[in-house]
Amino acid sequence: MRCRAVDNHLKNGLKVGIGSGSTIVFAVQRIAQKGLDVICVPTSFQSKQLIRDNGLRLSDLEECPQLDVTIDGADEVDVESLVLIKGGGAALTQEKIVASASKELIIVADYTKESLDLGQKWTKGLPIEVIPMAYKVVIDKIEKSYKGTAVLRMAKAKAGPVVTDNGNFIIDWIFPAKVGNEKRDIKYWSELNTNIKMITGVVETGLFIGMTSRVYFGQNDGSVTTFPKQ
Ligand SMILES: O=C[C@H](O)[C@H](O)[C@H](O)COP(=O)(O)O
Repeated sequence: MRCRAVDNHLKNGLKVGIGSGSTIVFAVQRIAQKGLDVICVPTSFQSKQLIRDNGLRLSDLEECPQLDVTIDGADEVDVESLVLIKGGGAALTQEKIVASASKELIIVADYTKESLDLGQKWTKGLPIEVIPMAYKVVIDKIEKSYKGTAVLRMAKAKAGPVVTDNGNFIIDWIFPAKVGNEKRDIKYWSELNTNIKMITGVVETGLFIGMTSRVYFGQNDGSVTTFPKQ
């Protein structure tokens, strides 16, 4: 599906945002394999190295503040609203900035990320980047106002918390499951996103709303499904 996404949306001369994570690696390899002459803007340290390692042209948002397309992965995709959860790799803020500078955001993911109700597939919580000194204040406010459980993400091969490429911390908020027939549409996620972002100390949330043009899901049998349906 990474090949399909690259083949369908990228061509010579485009300015391309390059996402972060494990899935995007295959898309970047496809760009290199095809010898596409594109200018690449990274979304993380990992993404920058990926661009370099594949011999692609590296740029930044200062040089290229307007991008044609960004290609990225996701942790969960609501296929009705095309709202995404991202930030499992703590790269959400730069990813969202780069996506916001792009005309199109193309998502590549495997079938395990396909969802009809966010939080069902990605159960580790909504990633929220915060200024370090504010983390406890933000956790308390989120839990008090919106319930659920919010925790500071701890590093695996380092003592203490995960530190983002921006020098901040990540809170993972396991938000409450929806009640009955409650409709969690784009309006619901937009309002929630705005409210969380208004908490002082919050830098960005992993909710990507109204940004995605197309999602490619790789299925178990090797086939690819896309949303919105063509
Ligand atoms: O912070 C990380 C990014 O949002 C990734 O794009 C997301 O976690 C998906 O990563 P992967 O392709 O490794 O599942």
